[in-house]
Amino acid sequence: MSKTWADRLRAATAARGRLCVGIDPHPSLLDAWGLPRSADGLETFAELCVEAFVGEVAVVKPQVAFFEAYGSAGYAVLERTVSVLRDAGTLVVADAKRGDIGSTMSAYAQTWLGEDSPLSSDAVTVSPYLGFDSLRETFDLAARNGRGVFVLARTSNAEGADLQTATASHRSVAQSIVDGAADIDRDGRATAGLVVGATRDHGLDLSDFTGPILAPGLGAQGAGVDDLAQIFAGSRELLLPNSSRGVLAAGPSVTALRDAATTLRDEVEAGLA
Ligand SMILES: O=C(O)c1cc(=O)[nH]c(=O)n1[C@@H]1O[C@H](COP(=O)(O)O)[C@@H](O)[C@H]1O
Repeated sequence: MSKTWADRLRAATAARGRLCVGIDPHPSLLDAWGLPRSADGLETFAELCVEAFVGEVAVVKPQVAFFEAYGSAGYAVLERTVSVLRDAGTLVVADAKRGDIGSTMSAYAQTWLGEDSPLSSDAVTVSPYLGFDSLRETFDLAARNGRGVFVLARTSNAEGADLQTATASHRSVAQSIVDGAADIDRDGRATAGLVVGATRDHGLDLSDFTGPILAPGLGAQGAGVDDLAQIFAGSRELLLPNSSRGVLAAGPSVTALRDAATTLRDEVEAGLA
């Protein structure tokens, strides 16, 4: 039987910290790195990131949007990036934010979490907007394959508030996602993770939730390392604070990228100690 996602995440973060670095090849970053806005530029960008981050951080999150912007050539770069990272022992969260009716979600699940898919990753981000239960088969496949699923609960952007804090069945929409994920994780496998932005107090009751939390917003979106311990008090063990542009701004030098990632990684660990 394959190891659970909880086992793999605990081992990786114990060795290389909890920071999750994003590979977000924004067109403006390609410009800043002196690379063309093309699939070739994308490939060089991703290769420099891989060289800088492998062995230094536990988790890397490629933002699929910036790869698919280049069509099939972009997807080919993403496939290579994911497999090189995973072969090197770095956990990959594919930031694909998929969400659909259950039968279609199964196809997305096979794409991102299936053993034989060219895009097979360790975890994927999903949107629960079609109902938490539409993700059921995605959780099942993830559990079978020792992978994880990060469900958007309370996102880092201000625009999410109206929808996510709206009340439905006597609790906020975001809290209903937390409660649904907590139910799935009672088996200890940590299959269902949450996305909770680090940019503000989330207002959620996380006391019943034991799975991993992806917390984007460090750096470019204004969240600071010093606030993590307070915002996520009680949920620190599998907390994965994320920064993309905040680290990538140090490129294209591999040494500078690595220094930016390891410095932030160490700050995160100190802040969460
Ligand atoms: O799922 C995500 O990763 C995500 C959720 C969220 O609430 N906010 C958020 O910023 N993200 C992603 O996290 C990354 C943040 O990038 P930076 O703002 O450059 O650090 C982007 O790829 C976003 O798409």
